[in-house]
Amino acid sequence: MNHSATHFPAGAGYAHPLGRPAIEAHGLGKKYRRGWALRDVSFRLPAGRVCGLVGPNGAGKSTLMSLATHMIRPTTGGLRVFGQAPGSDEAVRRTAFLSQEKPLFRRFTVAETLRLGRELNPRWDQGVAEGIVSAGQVPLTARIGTLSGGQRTRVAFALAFGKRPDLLILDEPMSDLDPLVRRELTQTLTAEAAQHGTTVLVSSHMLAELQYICDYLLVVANGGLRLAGEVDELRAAHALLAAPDAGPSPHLAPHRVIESRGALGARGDEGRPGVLVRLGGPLEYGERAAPPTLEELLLGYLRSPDVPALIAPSAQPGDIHDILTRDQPETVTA
Ligand SMILES: Nc1ncnc2c1ncn2[C@@H]1O[C@H](COP(=O)(O)OP(=O)(O)OP(=O)(O)O)[C@@H](O)[C@H]1O
Repeated sequence: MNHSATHFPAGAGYAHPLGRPAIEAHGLGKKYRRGWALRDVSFRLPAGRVCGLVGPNGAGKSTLMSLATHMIRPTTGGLRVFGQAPGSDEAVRRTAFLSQEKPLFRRFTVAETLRLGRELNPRWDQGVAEGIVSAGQVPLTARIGTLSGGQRTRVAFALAFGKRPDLLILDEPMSDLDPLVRRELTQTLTAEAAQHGTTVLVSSHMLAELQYICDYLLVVANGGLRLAGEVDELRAAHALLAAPDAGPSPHLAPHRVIESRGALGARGDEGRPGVLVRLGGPLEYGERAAPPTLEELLLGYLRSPDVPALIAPSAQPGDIHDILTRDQPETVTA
């Protein structure tokens, strides 16, 4: 992790302490039979953020979410949810998880599904849950097994939001939704999060959409953390420089090149041409330099897996000794 040489412009950083983080991971690793899915991952996600979790297929995103929701146990290291172990009563009560499979009872009606949500969750908000279902004209009397994939996703959303969680974890929630429903549920997500201060961790491959939702970012690749921090602090730590006409340019010297992008569209995407750099010193934005969009930043890092990771100040975890001490089993005395 090479963040010490990176130039974070004044105002883009984030002073600790931030209060209790929603998620804090230290040396987190998960090894399956086939090998490591996640290795030595350490970060903090401050409470109240909407955080995009981005990475290629098989990068370890679902594994990280399953660890945070206690579906699986770590092989190394550990993590805390609002300072508690993921399986603890408090963490379970405060967290809602919408997995890719969206498991629902097929024989239950929509109304029965919501009733189950109400009975299992002390903070249940029936109005929010019913509002999400009725906005999609999904009949309360319909059985889950008769619904379309998108309608089932809507019911799963209603269950997750109705729980009124402090931490909402969504694993590629929008992938089977049409564009209009995606937009509607995205608005519901951001409005609910803003109103209640909910922390959201949402994995997605839809980079362009993420920039309208997220103010925080975790990027993983090959089981490792590549980029973490506030969207604004990460964007401010980079610049997209107009491509030099020929050969290496001295004005690149203090900076680290993430990628050089050719003419518009030449690589099959819509980003601007130029050289994406991580700033190694102050830079005047002018005609020849601009901050990258979130999408340009993400594409640059996804296409350049060998660039050292960048963990911005706000995403650096607290004292490792502190957490590991808390991870020790309690000593029981007779
Ligand atoms: N239960 C499992 N047993 C064995 N290997 C697994 C298991 N779950 C995940 N893996 C492996 O761990 C790695 C990370 O998988 P993971 O599902 O976390 O990736 P992901 O980033 O969510 O991918 P995608 O974007 O395709 O959903 C992959 O190589 C995957 O094959």
